[in-house]
Amino acid sequence: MVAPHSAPFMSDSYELTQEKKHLRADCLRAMKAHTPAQDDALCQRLSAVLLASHGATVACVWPLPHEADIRPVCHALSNAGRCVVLPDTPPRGHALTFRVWTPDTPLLPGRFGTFVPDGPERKPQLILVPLVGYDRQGNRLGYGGGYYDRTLAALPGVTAIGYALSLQETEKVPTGTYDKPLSCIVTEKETLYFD
Ligand SMILES: Nc1nc2c(c(=O)[nH]1)N(C=O)[C@@H](CNc1ccc(C(=O)N[C@@H](CCC(=O)O)C(=O)O)cc1)CN2
Ligand SMILES: Nc1ncnc2c1ncn2[C@@H]1O[C@H](COP(=O)(O)OP(=O)(O)OP(=O)(O)O)[C@@H](O)[C@H]1O
Repeated sequence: MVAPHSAPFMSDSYELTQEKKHLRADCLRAMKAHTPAQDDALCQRLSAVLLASHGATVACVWPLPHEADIRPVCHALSNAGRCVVLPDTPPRGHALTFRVWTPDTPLLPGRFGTFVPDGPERKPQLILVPLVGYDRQGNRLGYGGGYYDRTLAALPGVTAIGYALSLQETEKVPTGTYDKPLSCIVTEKETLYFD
């Protein structure tokens, strides 16, 4: 029987989608167990890595429930004079856009419980990529929207740095045509480089 999938050449197969879905559920369950001390350690390491990286405009992340709270990283970058932008989530199937955030910018509710700064749109040179799961080969798993996959594909030359708590590490993230490995993943314990 043909897998119940409408566009086999445009997206992951039914089997791969199911595999990712199960792994995503496991990683999201594991994610809930993190502590403020782990978040603090992650923020310190992440701030140091980003401040040592080139890119005047940096795409940061405002946390969703149960994710590591990296808001201190947004403040550290802003205090260091970088332009901080946060994602604005469009309808499914499109790339993210980014809006300028400062500590004084009001945040408006966006899709999927996200918050979007009420600031002008700007393209980042450095993108922080939130991970639901990752493996030690640099493969990543997100919430399943394909948003960061599409965004990185639309911004060739951009530097992408993934981050997660070490409890989100998994043996192997299954990948499809559109999944590109990251060149760097930061956790509260280590910074992994893949090229
Ligand atoms: N903090 C944060 N902001 C982000 C992302 C992210 O992963 N983390 N995104 C990364 O792409 C984009 C938003 N994408 C998302 C796509 C889908 C769902 C989603 O389906 N959420 C489920 C709950 C999932 C669960 O907890 O089981 C829902 O709303 O029902 C959430 C975010 C941009 N902003
Ligand atoms: N550049 C792209 N063009 C077309 N389809 C894509 C692209 N990137 C990803 N997709 C498709 O989007 C769907 C969701 O992808 P996936 O499950 O890998 O999302 P994710 O990486 O978990 O989410 P996110 O990127 O938002 O963190 C898959 O069917 C995938 O094949």
